[in-house]
Amino acid sequence: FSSTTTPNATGRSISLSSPPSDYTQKIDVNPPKGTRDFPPEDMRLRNWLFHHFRQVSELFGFEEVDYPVLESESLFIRKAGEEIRDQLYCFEDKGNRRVALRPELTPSLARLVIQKGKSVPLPIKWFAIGQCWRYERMTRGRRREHYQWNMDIIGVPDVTGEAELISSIVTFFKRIGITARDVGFKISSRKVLQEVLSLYSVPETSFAKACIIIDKMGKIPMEEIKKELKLVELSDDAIEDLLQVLSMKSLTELEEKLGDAGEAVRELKQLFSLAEKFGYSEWIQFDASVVRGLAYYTGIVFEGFDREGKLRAICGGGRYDRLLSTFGGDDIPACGFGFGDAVIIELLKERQLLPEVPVEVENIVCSLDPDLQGAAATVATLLRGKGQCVDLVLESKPLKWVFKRAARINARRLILVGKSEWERGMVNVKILSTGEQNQISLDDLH
Ligand SMILES: CC(=O)Nc1cnc2ccccc2c1
Repeated sequence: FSSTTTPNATGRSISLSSPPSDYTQKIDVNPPKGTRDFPPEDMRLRNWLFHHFRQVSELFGFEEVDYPVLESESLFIRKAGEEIRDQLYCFEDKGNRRVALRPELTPSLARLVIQKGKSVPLPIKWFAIGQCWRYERMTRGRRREHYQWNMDIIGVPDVTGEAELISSIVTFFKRIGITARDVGFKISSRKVLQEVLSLYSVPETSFAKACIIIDKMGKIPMEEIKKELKLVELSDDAIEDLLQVLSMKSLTELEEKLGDAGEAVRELKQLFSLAEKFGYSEWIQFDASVVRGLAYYTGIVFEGFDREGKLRAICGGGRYDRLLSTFGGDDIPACGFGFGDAVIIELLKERQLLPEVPVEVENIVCSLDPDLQGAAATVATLLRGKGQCVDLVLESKPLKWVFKRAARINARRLILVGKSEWERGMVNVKILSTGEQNQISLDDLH
């Protein structure tokens, strides 16, 4: 088809041509509902965040792992009434298999640990940064995907595991300028709930369901909470006792209620003592109302919160000693946390701590003369061979255009290949910040 080109308002030449014959309809250029694109400026911020996730994980001696974003649906089918279950992004594939986009990473970790079996010595310390999915009615306009940083320790039964994990998150916060005045951790244990319910004859299966219901405290009315607890066979007395314990904010109070013989109080005391040794006591507080919304937690649970109380939980985690055995694996203790990529960015915005992550290219190389396009390529390759970043101008553009691009990409130097200099084996080098200009021989260019 014939085409003519005319510069339009943006100065960009467009081809005025009849659309190709297979032109059907203009596609929707937005990503699917609830998902995001990462154009360069957003991708730089994401890379900055993930760089800190990775640096802290390596500082703590954790190894990076990953799993397919697509898993068998059965990995996530739990009958405890979790929100993550209602919102499973699942479907039947063309092989009639029930599959799901992972809503979290921990089940995949459990699957891989079992798969590896005895070939991987304990303790396992793995971390992952993976995209997780949920399918919820867009009525709530919430995102359907986010990236989660996970760190997990498999094979350590003591609360030293949880203490180490909390230390890694504190380390992360400090690295990005968040202090104990901005953020804290609410810490409790599901063994508190277990020890209260053990005073009443409550079926074993009610425990996980009761945790999921209690996690909704503050999100739905108390009447609804009590009603749902009755539905999972908790007596009125058990419910009253439970709600009284859940309002406790001090270990002393809890000890008065449960005594100091139980695991719950002992483990929490040990964790607070370890926090002292790690140097993050000012970051943590006991809060019996924390249970977290995942069914598989069995012991210590914790969540990072913003002290201004404006944002949802920043991160959360805990001990899940039964998950591997429920998947048919050995009875191996485990603990871990998940840290989403959304709330932390909101927090950094709130605290004016968002980093400036500029695009940076050392050199922009160009020739104003079409015959020297090859020479410019030679110069670019020479510099790149020395580890220098080069934005090579790929068409002969007016100098004004080159300066504009150089400014946009923050180039430090403009290398201009001119005819007369090139014949003498020289190029023009301009330091863009100072305007200083020199002719340099190729051999001296570095
Ligand atoms: C604040 C936010 O984006 N939350 C979020 C977004 N997407 C998810 C996807 C799966 C599971 C949890 C998710 C949580």
